[in-house]
Order: sequence, then C-alpha cells, then structure tokens
Amino acid sequence: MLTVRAPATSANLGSGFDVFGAALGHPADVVRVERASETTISVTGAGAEYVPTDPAENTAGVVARELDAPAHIRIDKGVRPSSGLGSSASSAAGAAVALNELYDRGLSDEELVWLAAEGEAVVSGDAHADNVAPSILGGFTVVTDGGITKIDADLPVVVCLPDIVVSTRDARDVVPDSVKMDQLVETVGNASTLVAGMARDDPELVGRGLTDPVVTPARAELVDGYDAVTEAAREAGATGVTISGAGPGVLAVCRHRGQRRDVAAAMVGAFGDAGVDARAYQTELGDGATFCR
Ligand SMILES: Nc1ncnc2c1ncn2[C@@H]1O[C@H](COP(=O)(O)OP(=O)(O)O)[C@@H](O)[C@H]1O
Ligand SMILES: N[C@@H](CCOP(=O)(O)O)C(=O)O
Repeated sequence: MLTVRAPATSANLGSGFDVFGAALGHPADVVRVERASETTISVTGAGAEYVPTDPAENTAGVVARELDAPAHIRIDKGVRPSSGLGSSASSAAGAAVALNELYDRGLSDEELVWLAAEGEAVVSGDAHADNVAPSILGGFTVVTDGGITKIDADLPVVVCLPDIVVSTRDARDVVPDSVKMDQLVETVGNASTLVAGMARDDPELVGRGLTDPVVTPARAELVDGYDAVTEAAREAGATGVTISGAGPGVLAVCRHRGQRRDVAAAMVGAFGDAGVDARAYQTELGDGATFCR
C-alpha cells in the first residue's frame, strides 16, 4: 500500500484565470492506494458525503482508469468539495502520484499533471490543470499549452472558506465570453506584476497582481459578503484579496506570517456580519504531493 498527501490549492490568483495556481501548506487530502483487479473508492473526512464513490465520477477513479492502474483507493478528505481550494484536484493529484509509483509507470511530474487534469474534466467540464499542477509540483505554477513553469515562492496567505457551496461548473458558466482591450491590458499588467512578485517573494507585488477586471467581478455575485470580506482583509493589512479558484473560498496575501491572525479574524468576522459562517486557514505556499510512511 502507498500513501500520498496532496495539498489543497488556490487557482487563478485573480489575474491568471486557468493559468496560475499555488499549493497551500494545509489543508490536504491523503490518498491510499493498493493494487486490485478492479478500482474501488472509499471516502472519509471533510464533506465525504458529497464525494462520489463511483470510480467513473470520482477524479481519483478517472486517474486510475486513464493510467490503467486499478486499485482500492481510500481518500481522506482534508479539503471540502466545492470550496475553491481544489478539492477534486487534490484527490486527482494524490491518485496520480501514488498510482504512478504503485504500478511503476515512470511518468514525469509534468505528465502526471496532464493525467490528473483528465480527472478534473469529469467535475468541471474542462481539463483545467491550474489546481493539479501546484498540488503535484508545489509552490506557484504557471500552466500553458506550452508547458508548466514553477516558482518556489515564500508567501504567507489566509484562505477563508464560507459555509456556502459554489460548484466550479456553475462558476465557469458566469465567466464572460470576451474581454475588451483595456481589460486585456490591465490583466496582462497585473499577471506580470504577480509573477515578478512570486519570483522575488514580494507580497506587495503579488497582492497588487491579484486584481482582475473580468472573471472575479462576475463571480463575486456568487459569494455572499465578498465585497465586505475583501475590504475587511485589506483593512487588517492584506496586500491583496481575490476569490480562490472558482470560489467560494477567498484568498488574502499577507505581508508577514504574524499578520495572518488579524486578517483571518477580519475575514471570518465580515462573513459573519453578512450572515455566513466561515473558517479560515492561516497558511503559506507549500510543497506538492509527498509520500507518507
Ligand atoms: N475525489 C473528489 N474529491 C472532491 N470532490 C470530488 C471528487 N471526485 C468528484 N468530486 C466532485 O467534484 C465536485 C467538487 O469539485 P469542484 O466543484 O471543482 O470543487 P473544488 O473547488 O473544491 O475543487 C463535487 O461535485 C464532488 O462531488
Ligand atoms: N481555473 C478554474 C479553477 C477552479 O478551481 P476550484 O478550486 O474552484 O476547483 C476556474 O476558475 O474555474
């Protein structure tokens, strides 16, 4: 039996829709695999009751099928589904890394990213790889058709998760079909600023680069209290705030680790004022999938 811990992730980071992603120090899914003649799946942990155990519908089961690696797969969810924290991607990433080793397939990390993205296609309708890439590789990742670039950034963050559900599939439906030239120029500028910030471990630049004039405003409507939470996080010192992935999680970048407590309390409080229960993860950019003993 093999066990892999695959971290939660925050995709998009505002200006990098379907391109940017970051691995979080916590939470994470733990995926255990054992050779079998047919794939079976069992799920425990956060939101387990909402995760399908039919291998054709579970992202980890799809990975096992694509890799022709049947297994008993046990998933302990640290990442609640429909969170905007790459819940479905963590299971896909963990399964891809674990099954590649279990069956000695010899795929590279980049090949595993494209394989795990096939699992994502069953839940969101698109094989977007911006969650599975950081969950496998760690750090901050840039995914394009041409390949994957990784930066090992050191960045304190808070991710606040309200007690509401936004499915990635629904949140993709509200993304505008086209952008205006001034929006394109602003997005390219912000995305470039963010990448420079990641390369320099500079939270001011990363925070500035989170701003996005197209996708985030459209999706903010799906997250009750989003504007107030954003303002509260900024007042508590965050350098920038955006929707994590497709939401409803909200990501805030902090100047230093000691600031995370105040930012987390401000965000949870603002959600509370909007009548929404929430919890906050005080974390940082972290490692990709790792084998456990
Ligand atoms: N292994 C899995 N873990 C979590 N969700 C899964 C898994 N396999 C399939 N799903 C389905 O994926 C959906 C959640 O994925 P998604 O909407 O992308 O949320 P998130 O933003 O947390 O990734 C749910 O409908 C869930 O049933
Ligand atoms: N680029 C995707 C990312 C979805 O992330 P998730 O954590 O909400 O699954 C999108 O924005 O649709």
